[in-house]
Amino acid sequence: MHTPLTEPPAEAGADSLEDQKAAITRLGHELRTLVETTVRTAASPDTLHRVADGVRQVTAQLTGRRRARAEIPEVDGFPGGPRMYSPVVGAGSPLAPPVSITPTDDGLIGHCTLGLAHEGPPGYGHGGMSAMLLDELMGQACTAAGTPGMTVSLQMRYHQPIPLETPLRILGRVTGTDNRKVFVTGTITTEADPSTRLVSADGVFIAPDPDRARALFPGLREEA
Ligand SMILES: CCCCCCCCCCCCCC(=O)SCCNC(=O)CCNC(=O)[C@H](O)C(C)(C)COP(=O)(O)OP(=O)(O)OC[C@H]1O[C@@H](n2cnc3c(N)ncnc32)[C@H](O)[C@@H]1OP(=O)(O)O
Repeated sequence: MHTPLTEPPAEAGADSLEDQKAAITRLGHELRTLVETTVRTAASPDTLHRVADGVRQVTAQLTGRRRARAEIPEVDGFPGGPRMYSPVVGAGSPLAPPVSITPTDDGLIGHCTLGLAHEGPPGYGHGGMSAMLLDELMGQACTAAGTPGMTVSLQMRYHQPIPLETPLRILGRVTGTDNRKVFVTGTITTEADPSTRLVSADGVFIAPDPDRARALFPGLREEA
């Protein structure tokens, strides 16, 4: 029988926060490997049952302290910094490819490789996954441009299927603003052929006014 984890200290220092992030990142990596291996395996039912029992026991070790729904974790940089548990960029999320992002002269560029866990048509990426990648990159482009906003409209165009197990490049770029509205474009290409658009999108993001932001995100720290 495993002992549940004890609660982390209420006020973690900078060092322990870094330790926490490193541990979250390591667990995220192992979980992603587990997820990808799970969707590829041809193991027998006996093996699958045995592994399911083992995973249940492992999960039981993580129930010591649960985060409340609207709580923003101490390790999380919302709204401007890295999100540890984002399903797109989060190093700690088993759902995330994860995408790594670098700034460019006029926007952001994301890099990732999708695996079989993100499959839509056999051998290709799920269309919802493409929308998620672009939504995140375009949203982060708003933040990088100094106008953080939430998606109110995302118009997707699927030109060609996205290959799995192939390094991808995702671009997000702000094209204009109108008061609290931010207009953004995005594209997905392969790293090998950045001039051929596989998927493109146009989006409108809205910066919620401060009262609305406080109501939507009660866990938002005042300085944010
Ligand atoms: C601290 C802030 C943090 C921000 C979040 C960072 C997240 C980063 C992470 C990124 C993660 C990835 C991203 C995600 O996953 S974001 C998650 C997915 N998106 C949502 O859940 C958003 C849901 N929508 C809302 O909550 C509200 O609409 C918000 C709060 C956004 C605005 O409600 P608010 O009450 O404040 O605004 P308003 O209604 O007065 O409208 C204002 C203006 O906007 C115009 N308008 C409205 N809709 C549309 C439309 N469809 N096309 C064109 N225009 C539209 C409207 O006509 C008006 O224009 P005007 O009449 O003034 O000319």
